[in-house]
Amino acid sequence: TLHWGYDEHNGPSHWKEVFPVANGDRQSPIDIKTTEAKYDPSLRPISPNYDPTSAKVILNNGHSTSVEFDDAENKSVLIGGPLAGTYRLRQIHFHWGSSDDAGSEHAVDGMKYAAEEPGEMECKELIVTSHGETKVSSTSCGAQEVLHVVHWNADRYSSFVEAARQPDGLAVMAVFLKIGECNPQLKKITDRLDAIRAKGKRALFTNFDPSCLLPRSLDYWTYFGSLTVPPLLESVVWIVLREPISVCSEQLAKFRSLLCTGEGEAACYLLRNYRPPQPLKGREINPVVW
Ligand SMILES: NS(=O)(=O)c1c(F)cccc1F
Ligand SMILES: [Zn+2]
Repeated sequence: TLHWGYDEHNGPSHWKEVFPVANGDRQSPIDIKTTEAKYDPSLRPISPNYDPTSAKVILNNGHSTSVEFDDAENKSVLIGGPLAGTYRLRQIHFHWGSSDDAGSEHAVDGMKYAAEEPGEMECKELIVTSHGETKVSSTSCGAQEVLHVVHWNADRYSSFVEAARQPDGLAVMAVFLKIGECNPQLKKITDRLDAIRAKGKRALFTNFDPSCLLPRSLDYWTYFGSLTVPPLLESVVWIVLREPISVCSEQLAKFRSLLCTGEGEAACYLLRNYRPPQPLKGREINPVVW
């Protein structure tokens, strides 16, 4: 049977063989076409409120590296924005590309935030004004990575696993990582990757507030989508932040040194772990700027 991954023989183009919802009507990621995004005045700011003692462990599950949080009570939550109710922080994780391709899963106006060094590639800086028009100015950019902050609807469901099967069960905040200065906050994570190189390894990781990885502006786009990894469940309210945070290439290289194989197996490096953009199928995307 297919053990899904990101290689030629088990990557995103094969996932539908085991998870038919891969061809569903609300799959993620998508390419956010900003000019078609429709401003919704009813949408409010998002409000992350995290307690650093919720952080428990950092692990390598063979597909990514994640920091897992204690979600037994409403200690670290996300409210506001498009969300009705309180969504509890479950984990954060990353997606990245190999050195020659982009790693951010969502794209903005076709920019996979390709891997070019800043300045080599025109990128559109998208300003969605408060009355909803989109202005475009060109900047250099280059994000090869994305951070996902995963929450579940604890008002309506009793566990992450149950919420992950519901259309409004999960809320994931996506933050683009752009090649540039080394990120001192991200260093707390990249410095621990040596301890969890093999699939299945985990290490204590506490006293960490993931807000330290968020950009200054919490302007975002929001739309209804899915997990971007199998089982690709269509249960995610996506909140894609417009402003990236920085990561330096040395930090990025540490993610690529993780193994998708367990200790004692022939080593294979987790060089990329992103799913390409999926069809929009008529969905509306709402920009939200403060
Ligand atoms: N990539 S994603 O954010 O869709 C995601 C995962 F990778 C894993 C678990 C939950 C989840 F939401
Ligand atoms: Zn993800």
